[in-house]
Amino acid sequence: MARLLLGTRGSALARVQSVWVADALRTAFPSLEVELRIISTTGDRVLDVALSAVGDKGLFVKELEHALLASEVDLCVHSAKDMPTATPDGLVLAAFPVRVDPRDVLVVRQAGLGTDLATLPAGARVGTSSLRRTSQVRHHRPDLQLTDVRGNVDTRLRKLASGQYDALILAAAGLRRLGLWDGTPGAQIGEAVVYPLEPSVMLPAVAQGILAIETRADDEATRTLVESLDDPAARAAALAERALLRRLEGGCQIPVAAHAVMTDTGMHLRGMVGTLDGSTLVFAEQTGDPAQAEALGVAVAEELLARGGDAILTAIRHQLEARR
Ligand SMILES: NCc1[nH]cc(CCC(=O)O)c1CC(=O)O
Repeated sequence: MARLLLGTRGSALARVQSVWVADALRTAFPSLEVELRIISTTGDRVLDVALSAVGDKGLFVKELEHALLASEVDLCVHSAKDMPTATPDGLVLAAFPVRVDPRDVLVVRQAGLGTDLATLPAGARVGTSSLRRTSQVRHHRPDLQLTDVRGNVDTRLRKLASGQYDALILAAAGLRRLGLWDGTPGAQIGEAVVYPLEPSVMLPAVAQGILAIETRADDEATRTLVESLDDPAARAAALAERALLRRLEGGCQIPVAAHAVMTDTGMHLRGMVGTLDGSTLVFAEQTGDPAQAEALGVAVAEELLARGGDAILTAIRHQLEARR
């Protein structure tokens, strides 16, 4: 059988995700050979600049897509939450494998510093660079000191341990995939302690915890192999959440969150738009047909805009433009 070249970023998280995909493909097709190719991305090279200041959500993705379009690799594995909502011509998101924990987690430097946003000490220093996270943290706890933190998960945890922050907010999925957290509330990473944040308090990023496997649209052979890893529930959630983001024309630059879950009556999608200072968070939610996931995402986005999200986004765009 064929040999596939799998393109990935070089970070530890990107590599475990890619190894997981390669193993899943080899399990499904025992005679298939899959080889990893590490591709360095602009996002990895500008780690000293806040991601929201760099602006472009496609930072981690573009170089991988170039390699794919140039046939240097046959498939790429991405964190779906890092992907722009537009896929380049000639490429296709061929599979969204089973979602892992979509929540964020609070990682406190040591036991006794609190177990959720409400119990962090007054004025605690919290490291996060995401506008979505800062908007929601400021809403619940305007007294906290929010500071940018860049770098991969290991770097962030090292900065926490060294005392630069009292707490971090990270994606549960990253910690789980790196084998740093088993999902138990209160589990430790060295001295640090991990507590999940419920979506009712911290609505997750669009497609958080979902991988996207990208192939060339005209490479039927690779597409067919990769499609075997697709999970219908993860795909429906990714499509709904990404359609919501696309309708809001979001990116890293605006505080937007969305979380879709399957229920007995269909797919339930909750979305949020917040102000940068967290003074206002607008929410909307609807249940719809998972087969019409993108329509559901657009409908919830329209409701967010109508409920005040439009004014919030206009004001943020002006603020961010003035800062440039
Ligand atoms: N922004 C970087 C990024 N992209 C994907 C993940 C975690 C894995 C995932 O959400 O699938 C992370 C780290 C984090 O936000 O803590």
